[in-house]
Amino acid sequence: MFPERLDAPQAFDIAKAMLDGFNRHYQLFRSESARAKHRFETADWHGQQRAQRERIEFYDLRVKEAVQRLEKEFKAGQQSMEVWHQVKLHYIGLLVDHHQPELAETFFNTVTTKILHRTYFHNDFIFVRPAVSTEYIENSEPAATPTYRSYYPTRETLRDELVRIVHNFRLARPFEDLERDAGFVLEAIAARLSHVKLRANFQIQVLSSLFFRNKGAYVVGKIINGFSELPFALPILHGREGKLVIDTALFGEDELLMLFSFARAYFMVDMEIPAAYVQFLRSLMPRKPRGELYTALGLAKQGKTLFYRDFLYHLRHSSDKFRIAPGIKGMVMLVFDLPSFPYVFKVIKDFFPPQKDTTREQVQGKYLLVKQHDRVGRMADTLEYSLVAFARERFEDELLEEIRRFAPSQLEIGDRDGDGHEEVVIRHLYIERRMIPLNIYLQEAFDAGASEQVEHAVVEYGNAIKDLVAANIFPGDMLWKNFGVTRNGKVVFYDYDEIEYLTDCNFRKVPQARTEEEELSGEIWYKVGPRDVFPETFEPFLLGNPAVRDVFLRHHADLLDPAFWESHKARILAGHVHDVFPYAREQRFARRQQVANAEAVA
Ligand SMILES: Nc1ncnc2c1ncn2[C@@H]1O[C@H](COP(=O)(O)OP(=O)(O)OP(=O)(O)O)[C@@H](O)[C@H]1O
Repeated sequence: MFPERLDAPQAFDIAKAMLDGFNRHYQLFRSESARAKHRFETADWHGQQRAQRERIEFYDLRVKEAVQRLEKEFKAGQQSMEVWHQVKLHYIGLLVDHHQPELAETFFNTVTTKILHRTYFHNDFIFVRPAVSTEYIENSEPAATPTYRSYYPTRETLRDELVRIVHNFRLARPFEDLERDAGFVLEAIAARLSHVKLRANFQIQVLSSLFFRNKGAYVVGKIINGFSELPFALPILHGREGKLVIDTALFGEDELLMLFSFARAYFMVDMEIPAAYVQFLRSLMPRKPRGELYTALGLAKQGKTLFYRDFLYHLRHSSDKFRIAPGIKGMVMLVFDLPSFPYVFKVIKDFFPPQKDTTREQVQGKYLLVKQHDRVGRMADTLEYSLVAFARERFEDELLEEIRRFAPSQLEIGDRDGDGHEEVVIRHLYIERRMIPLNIYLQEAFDAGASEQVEHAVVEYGNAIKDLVAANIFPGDMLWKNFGVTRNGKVVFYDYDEIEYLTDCNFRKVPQARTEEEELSGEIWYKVGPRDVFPETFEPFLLGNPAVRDVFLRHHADLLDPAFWESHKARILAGHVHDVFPYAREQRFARRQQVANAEAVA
């Protein structure tokens, strides 16, 4: 029943305390993100990575504080449901002019669901649906920065305008030669605009804050001409002697999707109105779900909320059934999917075979490590959920049998809500993007006689491992089935239970046998420490197929040599932070210039 009067005084106080909790959270989140600029200017790469990692924890800390305050000051758990109903209505009122209402609603949900019983998790008490619109929010304070700026160049002034665009970010570090770099960008744009008539609305729109991640800062915007819009991003890096350079120009939806991939760390962006950033980004990448854009901006809880709303909506508008995921079954994870939905669901099994010497807690620890680590475009991000309810009739019997057998502690079937419909409740699961498992991809390529596809997959596989190595990750289990192929052909790792920091491992040569018995023994006769790795021994597991072996040895034979691994380990231990380019190296202006110079000399 809708209350005609908001007459419970404690309801307003609770709503206000909740919003104070959120405001404190966003203020801390925002200032940490804003400090990324200074860390970039001062080349504080370790600091940047630490901040990226630590910022992920902010949300849970603030939620904990808010719950404690509500319990202590208002005995929140003992309030009647009439009061809680009014709390939500007051909160909506407080959000009318708020600049992050959608995030504040999500914060309300997280706090409230920690206090109320789950039977009250519906729209009267929490924000199952958003209540306050995020459209057209503007910051009307006089000194406020707009979400994006518009520039109106002509063909003649384009280069100067490009310089001005970059200049306006006021980076406190000189460029090597900004005019020169603007010239490169101009060339790249000219290739797309030279035969096009410039229309009255020709303009460049640029988001007002830079996007920082690892050692890069990115200008993000779009070029508008007539009815066409061309998304672009300009990566700014530290070049020779620490002077800044524009490293390349990325254009179009696909190149931006690589930059904003689910397999990379989250950006640091100073935003007053995140919904406006998401709306702008969505115009650049219309196929990327809004939830993933929030996540890429570091607002992972909002990403999770939106993903779940999209998921429930999809379930209501589909009729297919959850099934065991195609591919080789995991020993640690039980994986299932819904054919019509591009994600997989992973449950940790209750017991593992002897070769998997691990525990549920350790597996969860590895997944958390990946979440906090720089995923360098090579490790899929996961969303973690507890107590997820599905309709029983949407599960294939075979899948339920599998869960009952391998993860009984995670399964509950019953009519929790008493609505006459049976539900399957999974206690804990991870959700991640579905890819084509690399073993299946390769098999399809063999079957079709597509040698180019085989070559591409094997080269990409080695590149993926090398990127992980550079990021201080030893994947542990490198079998083909533990990697997947994304929509744009990138190979990404997804099996985290044996992951280790590279710097914690010892890469050794297989010792020379001392006796004939040792040599002929099928057993491992030498002593092996828990973190000892013998790269030469990868060969028989990975390279049984001659076609694969041939490509692998041509491109990635170094992966079988302990010296390769040890040299990377030494570099990381010496404090080196690797460069990660979310684009092909050939696209770099410096690289193109080197090639051009070499050709000129020849
Ligand atoms: N993101 C994904 N997209 C598509 N299929 C996937 C995905 N993640 C896992 N799978 C499928 O599920 C299987 C098991 O997943 P995963 O490798 O994570 O489990 P595991 O128990 O850790 O494996 P292992 O036994 O190698 O340790 C994979 O081999 C693959 O077939």
